[in-house]
Amino acid sequence: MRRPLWIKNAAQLVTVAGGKGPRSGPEMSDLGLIEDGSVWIENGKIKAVGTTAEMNAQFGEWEEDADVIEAYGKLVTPGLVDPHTHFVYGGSREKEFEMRLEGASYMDIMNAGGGIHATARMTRESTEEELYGQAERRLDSFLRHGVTTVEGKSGYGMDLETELKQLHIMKQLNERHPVDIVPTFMGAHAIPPEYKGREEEFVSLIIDEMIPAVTSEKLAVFNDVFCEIGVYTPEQSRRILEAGRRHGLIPKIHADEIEPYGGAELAAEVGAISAEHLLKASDEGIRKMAEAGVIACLLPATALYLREKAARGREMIDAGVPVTISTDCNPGSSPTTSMPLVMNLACISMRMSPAEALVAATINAAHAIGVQDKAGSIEPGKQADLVLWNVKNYQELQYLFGVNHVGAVWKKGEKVI
Ligand SMILES: N=CN[C@@H](CCC(=O)O)C(=O)O
Ligand SMILES: [Zn+2]
Repeated sequence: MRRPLWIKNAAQLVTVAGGKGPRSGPEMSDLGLIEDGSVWIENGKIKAVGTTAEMNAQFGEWEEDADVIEAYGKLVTPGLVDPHTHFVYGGSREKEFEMRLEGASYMDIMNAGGGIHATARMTRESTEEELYGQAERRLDSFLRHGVTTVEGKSGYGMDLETELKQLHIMKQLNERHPVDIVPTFMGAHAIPPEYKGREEEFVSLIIDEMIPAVTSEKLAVFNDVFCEIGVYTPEQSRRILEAGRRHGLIPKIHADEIEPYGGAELAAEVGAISAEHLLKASDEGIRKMAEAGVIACLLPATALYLREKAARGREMIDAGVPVTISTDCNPGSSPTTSMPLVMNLACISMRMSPAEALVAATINAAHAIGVQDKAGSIEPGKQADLVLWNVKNYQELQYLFGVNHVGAVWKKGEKVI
């Protein structure tokens, strides 16, 4: 049996405890904050949470048997959850960054064979070992930024072999790396050039071959589609998501990122767990998402990187939509692994409060990828995924931006940073 771990005397302990579903409205400001907080951990799981005085009374006599961490003057939170990433890919696209600064648009570059197509070529050409090594380094970086669980999408293959290659790498890394990985199949990330003019054939290939192959090996939990003008229409997206659903995959949608296209509305209609991006979501789409309880997964680093106006996070929260936030880690529109930066940007560019940003990056993110029973909050019975930050309160974490404040990270009770 492992020695218990006792983290005590934290200036602030953000538990985000309580509640059932993803948080919306005023609940998004409820941090379950404990001043002078303390957590007792046994066998990788949280056993008890309270003030240090309460925990001294309960566990004081076993202090010598435990590994004790004094967190005086520091903030402790749940491990962050990143609910939207494309972290398994080959190559990089720094030249496109320069082209965009010179005026080229994201879609122009993609339509000219760059963008997602360029990464798909580099991913197809990479060996499994090369992809594994690069993805592992990105996971290490997530961990250094306080992220203990990530969602990861395929979609840089768009042929069965490479889609499976990406998903197999996520499976292996999930078994070997401390960060937990929740896999999403995203064969519908773009229309591959070899199917130009034969888009319907590619949709049929996804539905008839790729989805059955991916699900027969149980390689994915979610199914995602890039529903965008010039990529997948809402009608094609619906068919792909419904086919996935028949095979047990839960729908997600890249919706209304570049143009308003009814993606938010579609997410509500197909009962997607979340809709992603939403920079151009309509009022009607936001209202429908609130009604259907679809989680808005907002990506303010992507908006910044593409020099676009961020999604209407403030309005969405006020309209009752549960909101989560993510890095969108990918080689084109957001090559970052920093969830702390994303929390900062959620405050600055979407007028979310420091508390809302933390709820969005923890329990709501956990709900968006179906891991709410084991991650996203500090509650008895959950995995001991915790971050100690070198700041004195949660406001300071969002206020001192662009700096990595991570002091230590525990995954399932093991100190990993
Ligand atoms: N917009 C679509 N997909 C990714 C970007 C992929 C890429 O540019 O490589 C996103 O979520 O931002
Ligand atoms: Zn994405």
